[in-house]
Amino acid sequence: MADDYRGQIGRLIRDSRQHRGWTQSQLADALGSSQSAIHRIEHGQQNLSLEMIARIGEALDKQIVSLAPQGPVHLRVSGGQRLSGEIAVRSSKNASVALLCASLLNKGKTTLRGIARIEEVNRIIEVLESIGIGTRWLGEGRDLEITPPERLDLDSMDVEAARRTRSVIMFLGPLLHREVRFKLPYAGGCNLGTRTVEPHNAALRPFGLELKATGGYYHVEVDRSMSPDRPIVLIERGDTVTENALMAAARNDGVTVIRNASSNYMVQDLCFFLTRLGVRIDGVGTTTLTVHGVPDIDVDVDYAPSEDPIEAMSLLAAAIVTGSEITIRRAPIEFLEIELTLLEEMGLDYDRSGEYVAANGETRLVDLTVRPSQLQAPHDKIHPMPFPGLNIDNLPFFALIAATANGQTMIHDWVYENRAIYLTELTKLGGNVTLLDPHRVLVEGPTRWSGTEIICPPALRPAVVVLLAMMAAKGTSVLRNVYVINRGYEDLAARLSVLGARIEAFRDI
Ligand SMILES: CC(=O)N[C@H]1[C@@H](OP(=O)(O)OP(=O)(O)OC[C@H]2O[C@@H](n3ccc(=O)[nH]c3=O)[C@H](O)[C@@H]2O)O[C@H](CO)[C@@H](O)[C@@H]1O
Ligand SMILES: C=C(OP(=O)(O)O)C(=O)O
Repeated sequence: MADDYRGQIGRLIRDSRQHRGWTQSQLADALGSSQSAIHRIEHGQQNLSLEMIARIGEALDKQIVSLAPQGPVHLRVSGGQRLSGEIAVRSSKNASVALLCASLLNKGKTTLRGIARIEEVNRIIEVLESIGIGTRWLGEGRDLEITPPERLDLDSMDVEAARRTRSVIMFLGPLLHREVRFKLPYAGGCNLGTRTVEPHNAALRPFGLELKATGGYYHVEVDRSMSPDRPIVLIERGDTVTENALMAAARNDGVTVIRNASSNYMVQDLCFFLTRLGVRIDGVGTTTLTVHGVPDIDVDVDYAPSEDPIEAMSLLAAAIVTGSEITIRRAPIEFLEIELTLLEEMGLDYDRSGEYVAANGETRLVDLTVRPSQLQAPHDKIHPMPFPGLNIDNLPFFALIAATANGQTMIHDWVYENRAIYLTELTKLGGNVTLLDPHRVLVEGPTRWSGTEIICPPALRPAVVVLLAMMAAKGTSVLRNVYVINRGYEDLAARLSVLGARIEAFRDI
């Protein structure tokens, strides 16, 4: 825990220093200290006295620790800056949370390398710790070690943390092997309209799981005598439901076939991880997964999830909307091919490097250099499909990109009842976005963006879209309450600032 606080304060100091445009040596000079001490402080490797924190705050002209630390964080954006330089994509929220849940399958120690330092991960860690699982950040705070106890204490679950994520639903698959009766709080996450738990219920029923949702909890009972006697056919090709079925199958004594499985990036990462746990899976990357379960898993495992295609797409959109040339390193190309093909058709000028392999030894990465381009609206509407279609979480970025292009683009989110509506927030910044119905928006470009103040929409990707438009908008904008962005992106504002964006985080005092 102390490691975590030191790491958080270190990152705050680093962000404030970078925002001031200082090097570590300049800050060291101002404090009469050394560059190596600042390096240690910023990496959470140094105990700091309150006096020292106050002195650093004075030197950087920035309040590092506020008396109201629980208050919401806001961003102030001075728009119209061109970006330049290189940025590396970090690991994904969606694989990170799946792997954290999958660690529940393992009696041994699980080490997850380079896991995303984001709020969604923090919530799941809080839940894991509350039920007795040991977690510890290693080294520079990028790797997480997870040590399970002999018995879980599910009655002590941190309900508040659990309710803030949707990912906790992925406890179902692993827990059905450990408990015969338990309850989980209703899952939260982005406010995107109804997202039912029924596909999970149906996929896990053949493993003996019966789920009833009442009084704010999913009440679960497990009949251990049951196991699937024919292939599990998913009605929807959902990501988390596929992951739940995979995790249930991983410790099922026998072979389980899952049909209509998602083959999306987070599912593939989970498959690679389960393989390291000794579970053979045939068909990874396809819609039929054959899982050779192992009833008892006790392995000290080390795994590094791959880079986030949605973050890569967000950075592409950042470059496009600000008319910049940047290089996006470590982009998982398999999960961006449709998006890039569409962008090429719209006129994007970009280069891609040769392929290399991610730390998981499997995912193919490239570096993408994006150059300022005058885009044209695509001929047809843009709509998502399960992988290998255009990723639903990338769709909002196409609304922003369409707003920079000449002509009209229809964006059709047929999946979520309540996500397209948030794209109309772009009108406050000068965008021409018309909501045709809850699923379709018509975007007319190009746009002359102008800055304003907006409260973050309660949905991660639309919130980032608004932030990126603010970066393109002349003048100063304020984006209020950015928890939703921090739920899925690591240090996004600070990392964009390194590329030349002017974004400052602040809190109400
Ligand atoms: C933690 C995590 O990994 N979250 C991702 C996961 O959420 P998750 O797996 O929870 O997605 P949901 O189960 O909510 O599915 C999203 C929506 O798609 C609908 N649906 C899904 C598949 C299908 O073939 N037909 C269909 O209609 C569902 O009814 C639901 O309304 O997948 C979503 C869709 O890719 C992504 O937006 C989320 O970022
Ligand atoms: C919808 C998303 O996430 P979640 O499933 O965590 O709500 C997202 O990542 O955009």
